[in-house]
Amino acid sequence: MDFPILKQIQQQSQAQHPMLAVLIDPDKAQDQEALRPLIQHCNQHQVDFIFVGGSTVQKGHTSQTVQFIKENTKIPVLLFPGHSNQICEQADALLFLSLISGRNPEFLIGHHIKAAQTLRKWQMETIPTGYLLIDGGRITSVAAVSQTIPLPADQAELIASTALAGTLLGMKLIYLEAGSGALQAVTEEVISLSKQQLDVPLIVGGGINNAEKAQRAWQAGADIIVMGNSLEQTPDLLPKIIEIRQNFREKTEIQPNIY
Ligand SMILES: CC(C)=CCC/C(C)=C/CC/C(C)=C/CC/C(C)=C/COP(=O)(O)OP(=O)(O)O
Ligand SMILES: O=P(O)(O)OC[C@@H](O)CO
Ligand SMILES: [Mg+2]
Repeated sequence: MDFPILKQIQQQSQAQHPMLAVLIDPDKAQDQEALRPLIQHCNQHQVDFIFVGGSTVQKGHTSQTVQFIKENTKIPVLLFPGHSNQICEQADALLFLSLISGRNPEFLIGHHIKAAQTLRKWQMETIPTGYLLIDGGRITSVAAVSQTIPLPADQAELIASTALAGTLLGMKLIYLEAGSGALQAVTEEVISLSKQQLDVPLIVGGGINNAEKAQRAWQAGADIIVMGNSLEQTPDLLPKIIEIRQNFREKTEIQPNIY
């Protein structure tokens, strides 16, 4: 099995090129025409990835949403599933999330067993991803649906150790999640300590709803930041976020030697 999307993420991470993923929730995307402006913005500003998923998505909505997105963009579409029924063949890859901050077997291995044979049949790029829910100041859909307790945000060592254990088990990406609409995004301390201790790309999301928070997460060491609700509501936020991403990328380009 080839891993073209994972390779792309690893290469960008090694080059210290920060990436942006825009999250689209299939349940909120049933009015497909309403989705069009956000996809156009993503195309115009060269968003790196579109993630599709939600904590509570009705059967069939994932496939309809991915189909519509694929008809309107060349940006890679990654499934970010909250349940084994949120998989569909049209996507480019799937984050095979295991919720390693919690102790609910269904979200550690249960949904995976249900989806495994189908994913193999489709030859889907399936990327093993350690998913950590971190307290963001309010009870989020992920905590409610998974019936798990988030890790305390001030326990950076525990969070980094949990992530490290995930990578020692073979997970290729780590996703630090404060939960959709979190009051407090994942802190810089947690991001930077995790980044120092891990040798896999780091995804960070939840409550990143303005340019300043995006900048801080990238500065602290996030490889991919994920933005959902804020861009769904205000696609016009995107140019500023992309400008920040561009500034980071320019800093890491090789500077010509003037001597
Ligand atoms: C491996 C397969 C097929 C499924 C994995 C199932 C697991 C382990 C999921 C992890 C726990 C979970 C419920 C994740 C959901 C992640 C997600 C798509 C969040 C998006 O945000 P929402 O929580 O829907 O946000 P809103 O409340 O804003 O709608
Ligand atoms: O909707 P927001 O708060 O951006 O969070 C999305 C988040 O669940 C992705 O990790
Ligand atoms: Mg949702």
